[in-house]
Amino acid sequence: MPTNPRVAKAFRAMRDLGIAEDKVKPVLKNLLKLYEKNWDYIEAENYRVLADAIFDNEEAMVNQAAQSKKKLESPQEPVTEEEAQEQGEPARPLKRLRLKYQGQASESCNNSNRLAATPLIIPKDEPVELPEVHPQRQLRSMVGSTPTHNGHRSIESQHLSRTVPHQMSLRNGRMGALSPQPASVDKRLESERLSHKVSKEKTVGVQSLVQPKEEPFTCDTPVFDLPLAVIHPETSNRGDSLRENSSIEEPHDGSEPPLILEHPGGKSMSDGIPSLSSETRVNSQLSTVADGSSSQLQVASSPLGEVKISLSCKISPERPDFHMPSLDAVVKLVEDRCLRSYKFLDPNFSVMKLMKDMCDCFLELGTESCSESEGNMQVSPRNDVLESFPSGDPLVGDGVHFHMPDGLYNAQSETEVVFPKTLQLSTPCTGIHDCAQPHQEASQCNRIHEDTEQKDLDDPNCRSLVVCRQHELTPDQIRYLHDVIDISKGQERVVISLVNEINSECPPSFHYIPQNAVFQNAYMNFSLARIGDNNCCSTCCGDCLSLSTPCACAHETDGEFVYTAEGLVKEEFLNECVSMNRKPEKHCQYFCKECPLERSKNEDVIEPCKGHLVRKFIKECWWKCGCSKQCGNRVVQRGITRNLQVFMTEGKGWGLRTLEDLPKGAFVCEYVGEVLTNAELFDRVSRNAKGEVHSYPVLLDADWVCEGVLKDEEALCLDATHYGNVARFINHRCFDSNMVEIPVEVETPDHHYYHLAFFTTKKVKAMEELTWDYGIDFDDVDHPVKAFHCQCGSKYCRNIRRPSRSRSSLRR
Ligand SMILES: C[S@@+](CC[C@H](N)C(=O)[O-])C[C@H]1O[C@@H](n2cnc3c(N)ncnc32)[C@H](O)[C@@H]1O
Repeated sequence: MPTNPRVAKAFRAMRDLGIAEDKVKPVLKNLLKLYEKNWDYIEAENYRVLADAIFDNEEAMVNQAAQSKKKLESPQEPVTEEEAQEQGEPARPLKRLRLKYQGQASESCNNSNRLAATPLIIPKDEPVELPEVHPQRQLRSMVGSTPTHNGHRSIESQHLSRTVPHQMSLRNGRMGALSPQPASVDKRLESERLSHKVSKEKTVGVQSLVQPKEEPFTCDTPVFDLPLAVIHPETSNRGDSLRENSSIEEPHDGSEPPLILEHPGGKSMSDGIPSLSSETRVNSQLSTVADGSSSQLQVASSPLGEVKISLSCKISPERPDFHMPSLDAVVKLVEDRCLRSYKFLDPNFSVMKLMKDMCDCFLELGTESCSESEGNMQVSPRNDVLESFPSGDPLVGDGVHFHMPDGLYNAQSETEVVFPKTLQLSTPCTGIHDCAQPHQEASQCNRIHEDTEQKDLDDPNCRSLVVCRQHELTPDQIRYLHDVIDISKGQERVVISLVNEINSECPPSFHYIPQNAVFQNAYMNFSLARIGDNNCCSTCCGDCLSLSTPCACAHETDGEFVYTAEGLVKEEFLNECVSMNRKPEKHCQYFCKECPLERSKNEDVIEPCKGHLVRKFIKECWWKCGCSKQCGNRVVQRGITRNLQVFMTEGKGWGLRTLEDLPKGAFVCEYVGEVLTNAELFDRVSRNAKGEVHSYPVLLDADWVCEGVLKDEEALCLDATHYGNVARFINHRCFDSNMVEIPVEVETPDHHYYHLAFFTTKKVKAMEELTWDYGIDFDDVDHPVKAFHCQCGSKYCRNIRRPSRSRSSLRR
């Protein structure tokens, strides 16, 4: 047994293939000589070179024997190998072994016949430009991020099963000599075998090219290598030729310059990845799609049909603070946006837009000044602060609990409270109100994550964080702090921050609930049995909006879906809802025989019904429907997706605003609160003599018409005073409010319970306050909920002009 472990290993590997030691020895010796003892070539692919060399050696010997025999018998007539076999040549077990070892490849590849004649891989003498392969790039699967030149970063989606540089050499014919792959060697090289030496210069590049494969090659193995996906240093800029003509330009001097990558800061670097060899370029395609924005999508394809997509994002020089966001964070942001902006399965879904969004998210996450806070929790331990606190401090001693999106975070004794980037410290923080300043980039900070980075705390320049010493905070302030971060306490899909630039008022104390909850007596029948075939689309699948004939769920709205593919309420429907609010007298009103509202007042004589507007409903698909959760006819039930913020207004208390531009007809939020019977509400309101400022219940009377005489438990309303969602902060605006409330049927066709959803009535700019018309009759002094002095600022304000027109005394 050989003492050199590498030699021993080679013998073992051959033995496993059924090759006897005596056959291995001479060939291995030759190979070592040929490759100047470069074991890497020999060991690659489980000693494939060695095995092939042995097989070929064996074949050559058999051929030689056959030919000499033939020569002896009939020196004039040459005999082919096949003929020799037919004539009962001795069996060649190694040949069989080899075919098995090589699988289909050697049999089906065009050049399989070369194998027998090419036992060893002989480098050619002429100089060859080799693409230098970077292992990292080769290993990167699916998606990676590569900095490129001119401040572009590319997100690459790669569908290359693996890189096989030596196979590229097989196809282009002139690089075969550099490959240890026997299949790539031309027959004409046979005469050169064993007599050539691999020059040292060439082996330098070769080493990095050799990628041991786990399975044998097949003809299906991609021909192109990484360079296919490499964007030439100038291609992005010059794009012109690339865009018009999908072939890749050769460099002027014909050489293969390495990729020069320029960081946003202008520093150049090379990733060492060369562009395509000229042969490969001829056969490969690269096309660039640019939509006029800073993003570029490049698609490269090889002659064998493999495709690589590369997305380049331009990072403008104004964003020198760019840092690489995590791919997970990018993907998450894209997905959130998809859910919000796209309807999956939507015929208008655009991959280009998706890719562009990916770029935008990439840049957004990468350039947020403190986007590390993306991954930050806003409560962070600081041992140095802990040390300065007396342990007897009640707050410190007890620990402080902060609700975080994914549960309860126990900040415990050593806490400092760190504000998210929505807040900015303008003066030394002596109290919470100093801290609550809005941040212009608040909209970008719409997620809270849990991992904390100490460096944020240590960075005095980090404008997004405010540190308040815990011992300065009262429990109320602690609650405040927790609310300003996200008033939804992580219960919505987006963070809803709160800011107060006006005064020192704390937000009202209430429980945030993202969905309606029954207080006590309200009767809500959600039984599936009550949903008939006319009220669901059990046979649908995917997206109902894409159906040529709308399904049963569109019956409610005259056979047409209300939502557009973009998830907006269609103009016509929206306008009708707005008109109903603005001119109720022009729309159908229902007068109850015995009005539950009047009845709930518990007076001796029940007053006659003052009328209820018969409203138009949106009906969304639901659980009994067969469509997917992403169906375009499910908007309200997916919850809030827009970036909203609660803020202190001038004169109206807290209000709600949008942090992003909203198109007309966009769903903003639902009015969520406790579901009460009208009797319960009346009771609640009358017991609160002072009248609760924040209480503004809405009546769910949009369809009392079909219910005959309603029982108390069926005449429902919503009160968000104690339990509610962000809608409880929406202020009233007379007549021209930018939102309208629309009843939405989701779970039950019984319209005494439904959802009340707010949609924009016009385009709303980021930072604009969101308002709706409560429908208040400011003259109705008898109403249990006292009207406020309206400060809506509308030129149509009813509180100023006191028009004679009297809307329903009910506040919806
Ligand atoms: C549903 S709450 C809205 C949120 C409230 N501003 C707060 O601070 O919680 C309704 C209350 O807000 C105030 N409000 C709403 N719209 C108003 C307006 N146009 N003018 C003055 N006050 C208004 C009234 O006090 C009203 O009772």
